[in-house]
This record gives sequence, C-alpha cells and structure tokens, in this order.
Amino acid sequence: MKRQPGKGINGAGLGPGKKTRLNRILHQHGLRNGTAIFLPYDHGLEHGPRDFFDNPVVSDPAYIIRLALEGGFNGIAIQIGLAEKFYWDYAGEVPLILKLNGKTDIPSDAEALSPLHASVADAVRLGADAVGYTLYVGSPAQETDFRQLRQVREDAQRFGMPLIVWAYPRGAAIEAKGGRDSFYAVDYAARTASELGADMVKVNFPHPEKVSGVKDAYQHEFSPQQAINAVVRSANRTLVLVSGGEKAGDEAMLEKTRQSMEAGATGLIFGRNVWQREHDESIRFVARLQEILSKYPQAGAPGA
Ligand SMILES: O=C[C@H](O)COP(=O)(O)O
Repeated sequence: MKRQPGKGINGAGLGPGKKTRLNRILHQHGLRNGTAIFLPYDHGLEHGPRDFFDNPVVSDPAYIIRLALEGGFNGIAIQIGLAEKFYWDYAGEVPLILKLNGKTDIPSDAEALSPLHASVADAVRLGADAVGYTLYVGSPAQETDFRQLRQVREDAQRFGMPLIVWAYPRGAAIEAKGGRDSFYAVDYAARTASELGADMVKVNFPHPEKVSGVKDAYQHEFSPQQAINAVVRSANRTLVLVSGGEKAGDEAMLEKTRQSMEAGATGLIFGRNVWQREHDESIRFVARLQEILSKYPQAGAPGA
C-alpha cells in the first residue's frame, strides 16, 4: 500500500507570509521535497564552548554556515549575535532561523526560563525565514514563558514569520512524571507547542520505555515507532522536527530518522551529530540522512 505523504505546508493553516517563507525553506532548499534538515548552532550559548573542544574548527560560525551550504541544509538556526556578524556574508544562500531566546547552562535548570534577547522585527531585518523559541514545558516558570511566547506568536503572525518552537520538558514535576525524554513529557510538549500556536515544533525522540509516573493512559507500553507516531499526531497541523541530541552512533541516528519520517515528521534538526566530526565525515553523514528523507516527499511535493 502506498504510504501517506507527510503533513506538508498546505494543510498547516498558514497565512501568506508564513507560507511563502516556509515554501522557501522546504521547497527551494535541501531536497526540495517538503522535508527539512536544519543545522542548529546555539550550543556556544546553551552549553558553552565545551561542545567545540573535540573539533576546534567548529567554534568558527563561518565554518558552520559553509557546512550548511555544502551539506545542502534547509536552514541554519543561530542566535542574534552570530546572525548579525556572520550571516550577511552568505545572505540568503541558506535560510536563516533566528533564535529569539536562549540561556546558559550555568544556573540550575530547576526554574528553567529562556529569556528573549531578539525580536521578530530583528528576524525580518536580517532576512530570516523563521524564528525559533525555546519553551520549557512544565517548568515552574512556565507562566512567564507562556506570556513571552504569546508576544512572539503575535509578532510572528503580524510579520508573516514562521514560528518554530523548541518544546523542551523541564523541571521537578516533569522529572517526577517520568523525565524530560519520557514519552509522556515529549508527547505533552508537542501538543503544548501546537496548542500555543507553533508552526513547527522541535522535539526530542521519546524514550518509549520511560513512560510516565502518571497513573493513566501513559502506563501502557509503546514501541519507539508507536511513541513517535503519537507525538506527531499530538502536534496535529504543526510540522514536527526531531532533534539530534548528544553525539550517538550513526546507525542509531539513522534508525531514529527512519522512524520519525515514517511517523510523518517533516524532518530533522541535528547539530552535534553532524558537526562533532571531521568535515568530510559530516558531509557523508548528512548525505545518508538525505537519502532517507528523499523517500518521504511531503504532501504537495512532486512524487508524494
Ligand atoms: O538548538 C540546538 C539543538 O537543540 C541542539 O542540537 P543537537 O542536540 O542536535 O546538538
């Protein structure tokens, strides 16, 4: 039986500006079949320079932008400081996703909140095709986070700028209910981002064996495929990106990619697994990911 194509942008309930920009990202870059692989590079802020120690060349933002170009990525996600200083040199050659908030990992995560330090207007000025916002679902600071996101959502709507939400479960309540990468937490985070107006949501691949401490439907067992299927379903019309996480074995990453695409995800946002290796190896790894994504043209794309 022919597989159902992934969601695609036509059914995503987008206004004209958002649709134009997402069309540029998903159909005029990368494989041009509605799927996407983004290269995130906000680690210098979120984790500090330690992520660059094993391969010092990657501490240079210009190297990462060239890698995104050479690898045929659909976009690069960076913070305002790097966008201001480096993106101009490569303007428009690879779409810019401007991260609007971010924090260091120096204070504890107990009351995680990622403050805004850039605006949707900055994104327009810099020629970005989307903005990124990290939402800490379940954090004690969630209320402030929701208010902050509301402002971003309203601006994104006004400027026709696609809103990508990094939906990260955090806080003691999440840890008590199975942990930040449990199926319960990831599934709830995907749904929350969708309910709050995300056009795309970035989630971690759920650990199906870590279900939840919640005494309800989450107690039964899921296979990895069933878990990611449910997460994509919870996001409904919001397009889903699956994130990479810490460097892992290639085969595990490829399997996670297959399962995500099979579930109806739009694509991937892989950082360390791409750039924490030698240049040629990075390019070869991306080509293997693209080979998988080429089999999943999204609704509305030729061949879907
Ligand atoms: O935005 C940054 C990403 O969440 C980190 O990407 P990564 O986990 O694939 O290195």
